[in-house]
Amino acid sequence: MSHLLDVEDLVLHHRVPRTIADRVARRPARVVRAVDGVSLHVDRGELVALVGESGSGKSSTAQSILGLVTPSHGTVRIDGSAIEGLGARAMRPWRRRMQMVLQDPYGSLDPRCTVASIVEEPLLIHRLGGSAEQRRAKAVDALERAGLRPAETFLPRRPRELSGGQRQRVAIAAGLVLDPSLLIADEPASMLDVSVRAGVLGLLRELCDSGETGILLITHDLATVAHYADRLAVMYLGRIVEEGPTRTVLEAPAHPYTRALMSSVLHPDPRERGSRVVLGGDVPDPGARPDGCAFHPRCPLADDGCRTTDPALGPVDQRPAGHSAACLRPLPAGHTTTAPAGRTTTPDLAGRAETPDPVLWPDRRNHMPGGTAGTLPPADPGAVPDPLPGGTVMP
Ligand SMILES: Nc1ncnc2c1ncn2[C@@H]1O[C@H](COP(=O)(O)OP(=O)(O)OP(=O)(O)O)[C@@H](O)[C@H]1O
Repeated sequence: MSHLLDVEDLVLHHRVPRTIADRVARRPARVVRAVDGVSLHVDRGELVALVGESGSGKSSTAQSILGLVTPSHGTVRIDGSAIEGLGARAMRPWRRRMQMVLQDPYGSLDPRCTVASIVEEPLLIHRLGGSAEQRRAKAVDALERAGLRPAETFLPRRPRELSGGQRQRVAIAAGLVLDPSLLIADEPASMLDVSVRAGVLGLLRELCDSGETGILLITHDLATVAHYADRLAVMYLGRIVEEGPTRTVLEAPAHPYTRALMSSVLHPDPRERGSRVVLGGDVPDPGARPDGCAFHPRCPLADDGCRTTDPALGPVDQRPAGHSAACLRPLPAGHTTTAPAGRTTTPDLAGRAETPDPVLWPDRRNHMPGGTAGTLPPADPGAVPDPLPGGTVMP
């Protein structure tokens, strides 16, 4: 059976126009490889998280899937039908089935409009919903599904009369009113308070659990996804470097980049914070991708092979199935390491000050067992783990 969303070898290259300085120096136009061969799938009832630092290509992937930009290469299928490169008219029915929820509940809602007109607008754009009464009934239903109850009390309000969480729920309701099969949520909770964030993410989880909707959740924040996503795809410099069931990836991350991302999450237990690996530097310029493994300039495990060989995504282990990583030396699934003593602090990968997340942390069902955070693997996967000293800084 075909997947709800099936993306195969998606590539999006931007050609950056030459500046006057480039012309004077006779430099050729630069090509930014924002998405560089991404394959992923989402099924109905499934929440898949695409995780990575700023600039890794997450939003470009989403825009290519939605047809907001034309990918340079690759296939995007919805329920088995290829939709990439369709013109605006041909794309229209597919747009209805794929809705996007954006990061900014303040900027994405027109402050002059009422909640009723915001949620009914997609029906008017797509010429759906029938009479005014029928449209109103659909808006009420969508608001209730988005957790705004009783919906009638929200209809006449304007965005400024709502809290941040309520605004994001209105944005979600405006997506739901068209009954989409696929929701792409780009950092839907990152601008919300911690307590409100859990509510919005819980709502997305409930929508998936209803079985009809699949969600691709885009985030830089691994802690956000730990309790909500069925599967994780970790993105670095335009490519997926690790993917698998959330629990498997978090319990036994195989790629050093995934381990560094996990390490950037502040652990609530101070005794378990010592082994954090600070990921130094920024994501390299996608216009100048390093040779070999693109992560090697920041990877403390890189050897000569990593500088010359570009590893493909491959199975980490036979058990459990579906866990892949693009590393020459992935750790086998089930590998655990112990945390060394020590303490260091670091901003998270979005550059903000680190803040414990009391809402997301207490339930650690899907999180790694204590002691794995930030511990890097031994060079030889078969050898006894030799954790790095606390506060190791990746170059
Ligand atoms: N229109 C464009 N022209 C040139 N480069 C672009 C364009 N759009 C994106 N890029 C570059 O592509 C890379 C990936 O950008 P993208 O916004 O997809 O990353 P991201 O992971 O979503 O980051 P963020 O979380 O900050 O949105 C970045 O280096 C960005 O500068």
